[in-house]
Amino acid sequence: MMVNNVYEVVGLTKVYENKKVANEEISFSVAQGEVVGVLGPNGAGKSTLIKQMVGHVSPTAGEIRLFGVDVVKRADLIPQYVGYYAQRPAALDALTGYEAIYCTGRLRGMSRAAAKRETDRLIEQLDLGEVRKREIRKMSGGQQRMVGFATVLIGELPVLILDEPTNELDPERRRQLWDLLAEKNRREGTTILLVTHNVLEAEQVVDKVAVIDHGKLLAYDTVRKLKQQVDSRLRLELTVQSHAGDRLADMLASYGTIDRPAEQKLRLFMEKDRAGEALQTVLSQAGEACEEYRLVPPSLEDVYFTLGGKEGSI
Ligand SMILES: Nc1ncnc2c1ncn2[C@@H]1O[C@H](COP(=O)(O)OP(=O)(O)OP(=O)(O)O)[C@@H](O)[C@H]1O
Repeated sequence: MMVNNVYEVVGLTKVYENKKVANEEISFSVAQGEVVGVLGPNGAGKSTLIKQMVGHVSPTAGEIRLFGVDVVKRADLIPQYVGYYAQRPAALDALTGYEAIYCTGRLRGMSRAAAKRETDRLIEQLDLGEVRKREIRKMSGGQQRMVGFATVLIGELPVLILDEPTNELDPERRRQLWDLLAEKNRREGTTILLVTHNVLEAEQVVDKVAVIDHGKLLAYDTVRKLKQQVDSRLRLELTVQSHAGDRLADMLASYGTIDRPAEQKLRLFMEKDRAGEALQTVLSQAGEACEEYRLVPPSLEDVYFTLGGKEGSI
């Protein structure tokens, strides 16, 4: 085994009791100090994967090694090394913001003084002064999630695993969270694995990306390498009047792949040499139905669409 691998996942398969195959033969490893983003559509099997990696769900088949230790057999060892931020954070409802963070630090073996110092620092850094003395059950969803995030950060664990940490957060809070994760990785060499739907934001922070769909790992590579796959492409983004969405989608379908993220949004993903023609079509035929348009270079999000559309291609 390579000594610098934090996690090694081999042939991981999870079939739930209802026969749902949520993960199928997933294999990958995460090296020390890497930040890995897990991307995929709803129901792809992302949470199932990380719940097995933190010992909350037991695999049907396959192996998971953490620092070389088989944690399928020794799931009890995982919390010593891994801070886990669940989609629905554990209920510490009756504790105040301060108590939740401080107590987690103490549980992770910090001295009273160190836990206090670190709790104060996190409250300051995450702007949680307002909820320091408020019980968690009386906080807003976003505040609860930020306190949950602080409980994951305290104690300097070598590995963090986060399931959609930016859910429910406003743009400023999301920025704060991404910055903090990047800083933690840089300063402490923390290894981070996170599930996210905010592909564009994640792109700034993650080194590698695992793309999952229908329980399978479609791609696992660096952001740079994955983006090379869409280098020859461009994306045309349109804001359209709702009633015209279908008509415009039909009109543009022959130029490339259409995605309709919202009723008024259309995205056309195409080869660069088709872009001029596609734009011309919009300008000459869409009229007032197209309120806004822009051409943008491909991002990680486009990689994800391309791969998602071609299951089993990798
Ligand atoms: N406890 C369970 N019992 C049966 N099926 C389950 C269970 N948990 C999840 N599933 C199913 O397994 C599949 C994968 O679910 P999972 O939560 O891992 O997806 P996900 O990629 O995290 O989705 P999302 O982005 O919506 O959170 C889904 O079809 C889901 O309905």
